[in-house]
Amino acid sequence: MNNTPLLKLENVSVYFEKRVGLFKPPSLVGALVDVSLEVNKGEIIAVVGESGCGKTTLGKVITGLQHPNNGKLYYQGIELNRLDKKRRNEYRESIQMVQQDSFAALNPKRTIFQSMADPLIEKGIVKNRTEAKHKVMELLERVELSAPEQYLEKYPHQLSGGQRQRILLARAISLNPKIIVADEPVSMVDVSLRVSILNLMARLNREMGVSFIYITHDLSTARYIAQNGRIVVMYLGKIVEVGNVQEAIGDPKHPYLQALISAVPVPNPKLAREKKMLALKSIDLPDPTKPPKGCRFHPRCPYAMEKCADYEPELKKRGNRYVACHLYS
Ligand SMILES: Nc1ncnc2c1ncn2[C@@H]1O[C@H](COP(=O)(O)OP(=O)(O)OP(=O)(O)O)[C@@H](O)[C@H]1O
Repeated sequence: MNNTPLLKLENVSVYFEKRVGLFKPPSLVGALVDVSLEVNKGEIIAVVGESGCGKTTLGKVITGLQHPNNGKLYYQGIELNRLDKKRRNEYRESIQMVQQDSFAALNPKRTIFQSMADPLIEKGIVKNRTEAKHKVMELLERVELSAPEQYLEKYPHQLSGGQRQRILLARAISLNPKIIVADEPVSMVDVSLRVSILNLMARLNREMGVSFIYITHDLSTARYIAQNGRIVVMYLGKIVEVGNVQEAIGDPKHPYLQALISAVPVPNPKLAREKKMLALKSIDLPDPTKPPKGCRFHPRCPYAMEKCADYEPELKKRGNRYVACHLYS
């Protein structure tokens, strides 16, 4: 059996310049700092964390939209820089992105057929417009848009948010990808439709064997979609915990994950009263241009010890889990 991961990130860092004043030199923000991760065939990985922790940057590095400043990426075991032109194109096609804002992702002046047919013709998946029409209708049916012919001549503004998000998924699968990075794909969709879109992604994962990287700040949807998958918890540009999603949410190791779980509202008042809450020392994220020394989470962590302020904990294997916390060393 071939155990080579589809994609591997090795000690990847991405820094952005941030200007605070016109005459001051820019500061650096570590959007990703020394991040290593493997993405395997057919798995679902949920990437969670607060706003600004680096989730989108991670998604962009995976899709090749953001070049890292440091570190290496491997596609099917070969470092990206060493891929020949053919394999590099294959890599680009095999990783697709579905964005949060479906309106911005679709050209408002093009019909759904135009937006979907062009890449199919360009990549030689279909030979002509007649074949493209059949293929587009097949793809629309695959994302559960019944009576697909009625969507072909529509413009994005004539569709609902949920329908547009399905079109983005149809476009993403049209090139037979191996990985789809879905960045907050349901956060702008009506609450009542979110589950059906998550179910659709889970079905595409099962039927096509495509891996999903589901980026979200919402732990409940992360748990829902990645039921048998992994969770990657990020804090200020770093991965702090990785593990099976059910095990990690059921028994969170890193205090940051414990705090995220504490913050999820429980609708049942009795269960809400019984729920263990983890009070953070501060609710505010530190300035990302001046990350705290030692463990980046220590100023907010209720369990912080002396060494947490001095030494940065490494992400280490603890049983089935990877955790970056001195509590477990
Ligand atoms: N193009 C950019 N230029 C400068 N700084 C950036 C850029 N993109 C991201 N950043 C900064 O990098 C950090 C990580 O941003 P990123 O968008 O990856 O986080 P995120 O977890 O996806 O946040 P959100 O949930 O709000 O989308 C943030 O501090 C952000 O301000």
